[in-house]
Amino acid sequence: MRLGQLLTDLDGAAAEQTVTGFAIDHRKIAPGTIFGAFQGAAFNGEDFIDEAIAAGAIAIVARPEAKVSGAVHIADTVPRRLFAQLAAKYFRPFPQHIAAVTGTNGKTSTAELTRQLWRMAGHHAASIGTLGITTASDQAKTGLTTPDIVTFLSNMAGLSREGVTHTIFEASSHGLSQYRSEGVPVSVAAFTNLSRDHLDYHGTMEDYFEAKMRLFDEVVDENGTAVIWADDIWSDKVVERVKKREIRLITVGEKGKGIQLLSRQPTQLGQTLELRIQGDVTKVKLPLIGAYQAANVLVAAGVVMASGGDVEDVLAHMARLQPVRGRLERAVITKSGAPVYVDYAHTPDGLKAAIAALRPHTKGKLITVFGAGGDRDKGKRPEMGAIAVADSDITIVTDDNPRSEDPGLIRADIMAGAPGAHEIGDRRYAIAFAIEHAEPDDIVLIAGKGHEQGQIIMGRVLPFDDVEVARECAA
Ligand SMILES: CC(=O)N[C@H]1[C@@H](OP(=O)(O)OP(=O)(O)OC[C@H]2O[C@@H](n3ccc(=O)[nH]c3=O)[C@H](O)[C@@H]2O)O[C@H](CO)[C@@H](O)[C@@H]1O[C@H](C)C(=O)N[C@@H](C)C(=O)N[C@H](CCC(=O)O)C(=O)O
Ligand SMILES: Nc1ncnc2c1ncn2[C@@H]1O[C@H](COP(=O)(O)OP(=O)(O)OP(=O)(O)O)[C@@H](O)[C@H]1O
Ligand SMILES: N[C@H](CCC[C@H](N)C(=O)O)C(=O)O
Ligand SMILES: [Mg+2]
Repeated sequence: MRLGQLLTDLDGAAAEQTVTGFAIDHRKIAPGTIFGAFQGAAFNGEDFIDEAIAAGAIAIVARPEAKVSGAVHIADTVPRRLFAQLAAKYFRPFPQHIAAVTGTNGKTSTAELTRQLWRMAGHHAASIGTLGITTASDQAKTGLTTPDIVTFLSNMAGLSREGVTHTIFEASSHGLSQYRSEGVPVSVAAFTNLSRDHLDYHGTMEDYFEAKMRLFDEVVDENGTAVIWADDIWSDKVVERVKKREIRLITVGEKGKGIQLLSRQPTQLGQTLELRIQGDVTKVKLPLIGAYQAANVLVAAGVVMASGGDVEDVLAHMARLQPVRGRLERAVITKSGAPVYVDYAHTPDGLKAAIAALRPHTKGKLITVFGAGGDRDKGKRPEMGAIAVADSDITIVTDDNPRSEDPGLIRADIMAGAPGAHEIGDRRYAIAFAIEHAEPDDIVLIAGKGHEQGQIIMGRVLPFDDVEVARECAA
């Protein structure tokens, strides 16, 4: 592709240059690259413009006030957005059906469940999110929930080349505010819920909400559909925004009009849902436990229906859904007979939901092991502590990715809200303690890390897998 094809007002020799790629990191530039120089949280990308040009960048997307000499300056007051739009012209084609899901909790689950439902309907489907890029046969890690824009677009195009027609991606609030997932046509946008998280980055709940709303205000197509979980305290506000844009709306949940949840009956290994869809009442046997998993399944079902899925098929396929890695995953049963569950709850609301999911299945005591991540919202720590001691019978506070912080201080922040909790910093010992103390009718919940494979301490990642450790401790 020539630069002149991307920038139609360009002429002369500059327009004839061949574009060989896009980069937002100056260390990834090869001759012919277009460099996006953005002001970030840790660096100012504009400081690397000269080095980028020396390495062969032919054009720089940056603010109008940035200094660019020796390459074309593509100036815009929102350079991240323009960069995404240009890169999208270079990387296309994209899968025909693209959906996005946002919310504090449930994005990964909803994305994965949607992918499974699409696949059961015979589509070549993929998901992009915290678990990486997942197709029926492959999984590749990206490191972030919403990858950077170049990774995002190049992978979307790669999936399309592989024959993938249906893709759903997780739109994190960071990703939305940094325009990391722009440029592809999004025909369905879903909302799960909103509760406290990431206030270190967004400041207030209102700002956090606004960041998420970009998905509905700007990202989803004008003729697209919004699928909204109706039972969250923020749901009505989301619906209001959607109505302002006059896009199609499907609400799901107890207050849902597209899929109405009439009742939910926990069974030993799952739950029975009574649903009203298009006037008809049906019962579905879901092989997953917990109200929160039912919620995510209904949002996923809404997404599939919005992308043309047949209602009867969707209902039949729900009964065949597989568990999502690290979300209420049963890791092992202790020698005394107590099941041990691993869950990714890392917010107050998530922890509440995970404990609530297990409570109906617990005849004896519910034993919760959890921590909170370093370099993340500190205010959520005592809130999580308070929920754990209020809703479980034994609480053990441990470490979860302290990152650059002192792990003892993070635990102290949690303990401040968790009177009576045990404090065991070493996560393996904490899990061993819980398993040792579990009696036959008890349930152990290990929360916070889910599918994660490591413990991040001072920039180092030490191998750690909750499921594996639980199995070792129970052996
Ligand atoms: C706060 C945050 O979101 N940071 C992410 C963001 O950084 P940023 O845009 O602020 O960039 P920066 O590091 O300050 O650098 C500015 C610019 O200079 C460039 N640069 C920088 C250094 C250099 O030597 N050369 C160079 O060109 C950078 O590529 C960047 O374009 O963009 C970077 C490139 O895409 C990400 O690596 C980085 O993720 C950091 C590591 C991170 O921890 N992010 C977490 C908080 C995150 O994004 N989490 C969300 C939410 C998860 C959830 O749903 O709960 C996620 O989507 O994963
Ligand atoms: N619908 C929901 N309502 C409340 N809590 C939920 C819901 N879905 C998931 N959770 C809780 O949040 C945890 C994380 O779920 P999931 O990975 O699906 O969310 P996510 O939004 O992708 O998280 P992240 O922001 O880290 O990517 C689950 O393990 C569970 O404890
Ligand atoms: N997407 C979330 C994941 C948190 C997982 C938890 N194990 C932690 O490290 O805090 C975040 O980056 O804040
Ligand atoms: Mg996720």
